[in-house]
Amino acid sequence: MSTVTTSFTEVAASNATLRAFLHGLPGVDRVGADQRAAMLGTRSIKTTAKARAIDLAISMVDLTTLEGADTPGKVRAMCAKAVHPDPGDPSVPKVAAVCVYPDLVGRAVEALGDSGVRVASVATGFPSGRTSLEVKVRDTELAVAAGADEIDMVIDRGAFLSGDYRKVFDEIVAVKAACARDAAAGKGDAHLKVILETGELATYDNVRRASWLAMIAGADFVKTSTGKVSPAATLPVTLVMLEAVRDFRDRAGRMVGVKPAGGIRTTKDAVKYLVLVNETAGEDWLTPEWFRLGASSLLNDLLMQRGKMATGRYSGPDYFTLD
Ligand SMILES: O=C[C@H](O)COP(=O)(O)O
Repeated sequence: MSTVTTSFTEVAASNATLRAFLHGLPGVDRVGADQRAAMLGTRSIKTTAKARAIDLAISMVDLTTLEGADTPGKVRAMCAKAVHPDPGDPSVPKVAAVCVYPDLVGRAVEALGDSGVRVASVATGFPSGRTSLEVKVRDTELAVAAGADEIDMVIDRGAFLSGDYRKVFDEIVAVKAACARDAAAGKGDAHLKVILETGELATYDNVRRASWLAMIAGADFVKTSTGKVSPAATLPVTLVMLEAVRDFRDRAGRMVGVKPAGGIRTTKDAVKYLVLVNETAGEDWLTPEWFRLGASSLLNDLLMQRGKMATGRYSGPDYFTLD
């Protein structure tokens, strides 16, 4: 691992310097990225490796509910499932985090107690981000005050696509500052995941630029999607982001995590992402600290495949509680 620390102060000095830097990054070979992702997606893994991969994938899930109809009861049930995904089998690992709207953070914190499952909250006018910076910062502060461990913010895609990189940068810096927590709270600052909403960024070059912009501004994680826009997470887009975090570590000496989210529903898909991580960024990223799978309904499929590997048969569809 490189320990070279590069200051990005000059890069972030103005919109012009940010633009020069971001447009100076090597372009992404779209055909090459698609082919490499497709090739890695067809790689088969041995049965023993698959059993380990399923447990690893479970431990990386950000178990998500982001519906207008979410209730405290639904969040409580999801938290119980996050801690004990299969109450009949204590060997199943807990998930990494639950992800909820800001008004439900307190309920999740209460339900999870000291289980070690983290509470993530979307903020900053999720999912569109079309609100003032003041509102975005306050949204974040309230979620952090309620006990959120992680904030999943959206970038201003309109500003990004019109070339106003400095606006996007300043918003990320401001939201990161709002993630700071008073030392008296007894836990550290909330980690910041920056959602690029890659389905709206049009090109892989933009995905690479947005990843670097977020990392330079202080993102702890870069995340593909809100789950509200199609396409959401894809393998090639995640490949581009994994290359970005790998190259950023080489240049800045700091690791940034990656979270594909939206539309990941099967064990087969989850395993493809793990292969991609291993082959692109490397095994340092193969932990819940540095890689997450944001999903509302993936966990049940992982549990069903896990059960099938252990017993040779699938449990009935009503065996697991609904995600
Ligand atoms: O961040 C996670 C997504 O909102 C969940 O999307 P999904 O419902 O397609 O799994």
